[in-house]
Amino acid sequence: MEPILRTENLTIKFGGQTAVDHVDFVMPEKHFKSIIGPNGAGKTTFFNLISGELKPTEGDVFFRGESMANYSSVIRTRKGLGRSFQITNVFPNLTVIENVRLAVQSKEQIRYRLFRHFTAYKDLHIQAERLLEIVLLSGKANAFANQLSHGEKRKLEIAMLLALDTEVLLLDEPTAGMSLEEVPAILDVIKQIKQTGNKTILLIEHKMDMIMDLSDSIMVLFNGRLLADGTPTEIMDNETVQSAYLGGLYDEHLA
Ligand SMILES: Nc1ncnc2c1ncn2[C@@H]1O[C@H](COP(=O)(O)OP(=O)(O)OP(=O)(O)O)[C@@H](O)[C@H]1O
Repeated sequence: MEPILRTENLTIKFGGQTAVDHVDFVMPEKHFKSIIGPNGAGKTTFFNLISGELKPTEGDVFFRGESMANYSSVIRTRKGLGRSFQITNVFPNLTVIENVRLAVQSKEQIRYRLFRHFTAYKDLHIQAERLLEIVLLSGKANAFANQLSHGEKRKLEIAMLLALDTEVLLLDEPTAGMSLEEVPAILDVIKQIKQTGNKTILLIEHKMDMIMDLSDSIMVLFNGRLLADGTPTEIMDNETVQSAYLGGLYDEHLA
């Protein structure tokens, strides 16, 4: 069966540096895969190539067997490839619920455009409320986005991504810059999304305990190259991974 997402020879060069280097990767449907690798390994660049924010120097991305080469990031999102919002996409002077409602509306407009009418405001609001419940942010529905803590902003970004209702979710370090107390709430949110069982999730994270807890598989990038891809146990036992990267990190975060 055709995997939901795959890359073939995916490569990007910045000047003389190859940031993503001939990566062949396969993502089965409804699978949870984490991407790990040291700083500068090419993880975020790999995401940007999948989402269409960057164009590859060589190679291609296939979603449900279709080449994405000629599609912008907006069209890729409409097709079902969703990249987590960066906080720059959030309107700081609107409330949390208003931001999520706008994201729901952007999806509904696409869906209903053909019929020349939009779903009622109330429907959109109810959907936004439901999403805030999922990301454990209901208590902040009426706060302005610019008043949220860092962790709460990341939850808002996830709610806005979920609003787009894409089959694939690309989550780029959802716990980055978060205080230790904020991390378990995000972990709960991601677990809850996983438990719904209808999403394919790719996660970039540095927190190994979180990765081990969530992932069906882990892929390791090193100097832009795909070093290994396997179950969490296979990756932990992989000597190349250990010597290249994991030994120190694993000890530091889990021991
Ligand atoms: N737009 C760009 N122009 C030039 N070089 C870039 C650009 N984007 C990324 N790079 C370089 O490509 C390499 C991979 O960067 P990338 O951000 O993808 O790594 P990463 O694995 O996500 O790192 P981190 O864990 O620190 O976020 C780095 O050396 C980075 O400096």
